[in-house]
Amino acid sequence: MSPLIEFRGVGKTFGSGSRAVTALEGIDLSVESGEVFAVIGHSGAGKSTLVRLINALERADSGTVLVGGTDITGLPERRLRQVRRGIGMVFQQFNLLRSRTAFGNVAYPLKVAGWNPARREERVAELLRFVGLLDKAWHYPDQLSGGQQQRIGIARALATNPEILLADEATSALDPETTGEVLDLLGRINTELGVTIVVITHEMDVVRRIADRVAVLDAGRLVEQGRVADVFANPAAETTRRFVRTVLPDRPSDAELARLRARNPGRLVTARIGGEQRVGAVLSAALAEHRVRFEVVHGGVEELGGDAFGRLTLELAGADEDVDALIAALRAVTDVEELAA
Ligand SMILES: Nc1ncnc2c1ncn2[C@@H]1O[C@H](COP(=O)(O)OP(=O)(O)OP(=O)(O)O)[C@@H](O)[C@H]1O
Repeated sequence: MSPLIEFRGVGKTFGSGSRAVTALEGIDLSVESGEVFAVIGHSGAGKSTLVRLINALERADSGTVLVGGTDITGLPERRLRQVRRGIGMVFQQFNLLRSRTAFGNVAYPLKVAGWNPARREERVAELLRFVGLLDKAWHYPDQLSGGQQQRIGIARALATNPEILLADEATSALDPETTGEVLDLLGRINTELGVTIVVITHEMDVVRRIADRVAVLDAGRLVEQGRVADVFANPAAETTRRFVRTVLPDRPSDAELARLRARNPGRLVTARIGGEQRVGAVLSAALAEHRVRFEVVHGGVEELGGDAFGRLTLELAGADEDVDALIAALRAVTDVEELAA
């Protein structure tokens, strides 16, 4: 089956001459039908440009963008409108019409698409029920919380039954609890309605909570893409490693290490937990064999796609050769860093 969205060697430069800014360069990616695909990058990495290429609000300078197998790079405006009809969009600042009620906002795209009032009303009620805001139908945006406004924005984006939903920093203006609610809603849209979702974000926590696969953008280039669990277990690019560190327990910082040193006289090692290896099993076997005592002094694990990921820092106490043997046993299954004394 061909991908629902595909970029082949896509480049986009704004301006020309000495003012030229290369927003994207040599982008190859594919989004499969039915998945939640995240694009993560820092500010200015090119995320918004990438989204705008999917719904053809920008045109690529080089390469091709395919949506549903159709090359959209050279399509005339009339055909592009057709493609855009199959794509819903959710924005960071919700972009609701302030002069219309929740009902009016959700009904708007249906009106534009020529639905008659009776069908419109039925569809809006169905959507408001789906996002849990049927009781707020006659409220204006200013009478709704940020999370409620975003749920209305999502209902509006879904009104005409798009196959693809683009969410550009859809939770960046929300507090953590509301972010969770909106991500849960996006998850339901994917699993219950079968909508393919592309999430643009600068937060690795969003990727962790919702995405099947992730692409990492750095200064206009794709530096990594893969299944979220694989990328978390083995981030290849330095940018990705920094993103992963923002959500998974890491080795202690220098200040934390200084405090640990003051309290723990034994040798300190940090072991990576993640993927296939079973650190706990190796640890228990090695502890039985080598006379070493241990204490977990820092770090932790997080669950992701059914696996545990993180880093644990252990204080190991015993004869040097026993501790060395235990570290060697651990190194056979995972990355282990001994923290300098
Ligand atoms: N219309 C434009 N004209 C000129 N430069 C632009 C234009 N749009 C984007 N750029 C530049 O392209 C680069 C990528 O911008 P883009 O908005 O895609 O990044 P982003 O990752 O979405 O950043 P942010 O998270 O801050 O929105 C930036 O250097 C930006 O200044």
